[in-house]
Amino acid sequence: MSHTLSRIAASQSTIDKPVVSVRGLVRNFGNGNVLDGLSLDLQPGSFTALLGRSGCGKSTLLRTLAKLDPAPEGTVQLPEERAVVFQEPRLVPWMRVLRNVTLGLRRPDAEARGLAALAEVGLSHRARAWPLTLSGGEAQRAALARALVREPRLLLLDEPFAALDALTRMRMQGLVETLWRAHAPAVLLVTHDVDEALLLADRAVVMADGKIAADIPIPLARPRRHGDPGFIALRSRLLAELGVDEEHLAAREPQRTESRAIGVKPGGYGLPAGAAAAPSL
Ligand SMILES: Nc1ncnc2c1ncn2[C@@H]1O[C@H](COP(=O)(O)OP(=O)(O)OP(=O)(O)O)[C@@H](O)[C@H]1O
Repeated sequence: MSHTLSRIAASQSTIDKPVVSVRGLVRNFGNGNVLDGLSLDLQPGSFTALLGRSGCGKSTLLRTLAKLDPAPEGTVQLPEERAVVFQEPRLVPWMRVLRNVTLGLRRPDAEARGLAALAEVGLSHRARAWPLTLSGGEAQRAALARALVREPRLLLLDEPFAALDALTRMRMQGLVETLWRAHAPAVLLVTHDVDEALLLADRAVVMADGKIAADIPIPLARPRRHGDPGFIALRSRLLAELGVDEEHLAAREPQRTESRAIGVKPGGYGLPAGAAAAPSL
């Protein structure tokens, strides 16, 4: 999208009624408020990345928006048509792929829709396969097809690429962007990867202290490139918002001169404590 078109889309979206509107969310698991008066609006068709330090409450917010958690304190307005994709594909192993995709879909054309969704994610040839015979990337594409077939107005993605190898992750990012452009749901993507946020989203929100601490528009033309000056400037800004020292990151991972992932998990950049940092590409 050109800068002009991005601006038109951005100004258009500000006058639309939000598809998601939450106000004053409070959630407590017995050890302080994880959500502490959080408010957030999402515009129809927008793509928002949700970032923040490990344990700051991103998944809790996402589960709340998916209505997978009990209703929290505060007000939540959501569309009926919602779908979630998690880090793990969560396919039912004793149902074939197509059946997984159409599960719970009560429409006479469910099978045709399921097949169309599988075609969109490039998985037509695996429609009759058992989930356990799929590769990690194929299983995640099946999970995307299962989300897509519901024609969601809100698509919630909780680190959907985190468990995939680097090449598959790049392909999946491209696929998600294509599907978003074709179907225009509002997308909320939880990610630990600043570059992923900048490649895909038109807005980044950063959570801290149970609230949205920063709300940063990403008015970059698409397709986006890591080396573009606007991309680099926004990366620095986002890393600063996340409290990540870019120089420290570059020194620690010299092979990753573009500091692709963010240091928000304890002990490593998106890695468990004690694990050695590894390049994501
Ligand atoms: N069901 C639960 N019971 C008790 N504590 C919980 C529960 N779910 C989340 N928490 C706690 O709430 C906090 C926020 O967790 P959440 O998973 O939302 O964080 P996150 O930002 O998604 O983390 P990460 O980036 O590491 O995935 C954490 O301290 C977590 O231990």
